Amino acid sequence: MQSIRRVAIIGGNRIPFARSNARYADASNADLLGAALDGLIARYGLAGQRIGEVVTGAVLKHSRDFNLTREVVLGSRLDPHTPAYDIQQACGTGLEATILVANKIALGQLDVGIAGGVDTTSDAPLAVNEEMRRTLLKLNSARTLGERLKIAAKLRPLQPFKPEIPRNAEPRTGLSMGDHAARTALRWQIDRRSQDELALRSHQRLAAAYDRGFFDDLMTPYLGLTRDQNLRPDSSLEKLASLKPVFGTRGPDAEQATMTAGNSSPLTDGASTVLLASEEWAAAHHLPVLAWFSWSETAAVDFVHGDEGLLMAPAYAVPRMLARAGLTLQDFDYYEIHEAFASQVLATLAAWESPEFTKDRLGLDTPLGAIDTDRLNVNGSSLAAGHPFAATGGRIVATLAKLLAERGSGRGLISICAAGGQGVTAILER
Ligand SMILES: CC(=O)CC(=O)SCCNC(=O)CCNC(=O)[C@H](O)C(C)(C)COP(=O)(O)OP(=O)(O)OC[C@H]1O[C@@H](n2cnc3c(N)ncnc32)[C@H](O)[C@@H]1OP(=O)(O)O
Repeated sequence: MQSIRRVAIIGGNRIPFARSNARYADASNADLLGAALDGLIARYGLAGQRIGEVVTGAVLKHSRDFNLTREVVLGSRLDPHTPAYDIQQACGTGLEATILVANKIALGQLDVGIAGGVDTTSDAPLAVNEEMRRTLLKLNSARTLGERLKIAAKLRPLQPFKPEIPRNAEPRTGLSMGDHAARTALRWQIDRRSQDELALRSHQRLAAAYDRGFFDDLMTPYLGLTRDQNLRPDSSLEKLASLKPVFGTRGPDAEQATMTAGNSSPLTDGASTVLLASEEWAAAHHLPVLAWFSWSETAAVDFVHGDEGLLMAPAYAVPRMLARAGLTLQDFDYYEIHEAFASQVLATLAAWESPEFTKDRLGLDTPLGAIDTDRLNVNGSSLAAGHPFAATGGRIVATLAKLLAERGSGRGLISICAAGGQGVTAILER
């Protein structure tokens, strides 16, 4: 049996994230991912090199992009003998890709790999509806004009031309991510002011990180953007408090709705990549290591039949990971909790502090306890940067690895909630 090797995070590269239907409106997933990858290749001198594997994904993908990652690699300056493929784990995609590459490096199956993710809600795939789709497939295999006319004659007037537009909703409940999160916010009594404060902090911290040049070696400008387009350093608690709730606004609890455009992550376009390698590969290429990838854990909740919140799976994954690693929730210098919604971050923290939740749901005697929020999302997170679904994991991994490198030593926790009631979590160390 081979022995487990340490997995180094060498660095990352992303493009600035753009608001949906704005600066990147005419770019495709391949364009955005290609730009992020090109920047990584240039920064780390990877042109012409055969990389062990490149693994990325997109939540919203055209059917023509059946292996988007491979297409992007073929269009890049990497050696075309580099294997590449897509994975998909909703908003956990970028982190899941990182875990996959890291595990292969740890097992000695790869020496170097690239993980990442991309999404654009501006270029979302539009499908023809089921009636039209089946008819077109039948027409394609029809042998004679007569057969074709017979098939076409069965189409009902106009109905077949209605397209199917992807919705940001759970297929089994029909509810949007935001409406699900609004239910969780009510269940945990997450108040509006705490959500707005968290959102404001996210913008202020991201702006400060840009100002001190933190992202200079983590980002390549793209299509004229040099900073995330959603960033609003001039936002204020007063302005945030004035915004109307947009989720949980129907039904008997509508009066208690607290989630607004200000404390919810926006629809976003963007891409990110991360370079991982064995210690030996990094040394041979004279590349310093930012941090080590040490643990990961996924979890899923039953939000369909049970009463668990759709985005609460990280509340289960993290305690399991801590138990495996022999750590407590307080053993971290940084916490990177993806801000899908401010209320979702606060509900997760509340669950870890709740004696009932820890006993009834986690089967633990003592709550995980509170964290020092000065260590939480210290350079801002998705509320300010935006959230191009599959690209968020790569943004977070690269940010945390660099934070640990700047600190010189320490440990960071990553927690990402994902659609489908899933959660992807990891630990980085230095
Ligand atoms: C998918 C997974 O697997 C897991 C997950 O991560 S779940 C999360 C997935 N993501 C989502 O569900 C996306 C949710 N977000 C949305 O659907 C939309 O962004 C939204 C409905 C919340 C808002 O959309 P919108 O109305 O187009 O927003 P937008 O026009 O930018 O903002 C509305 C107003 O708020 C203001 N605003 C927004 N953020 C602000 C801030 N931080 N400070 C001050 N004002 C702000 C805007 O200026 C605007 O004001 P005006 O009307 O005066 O111009």
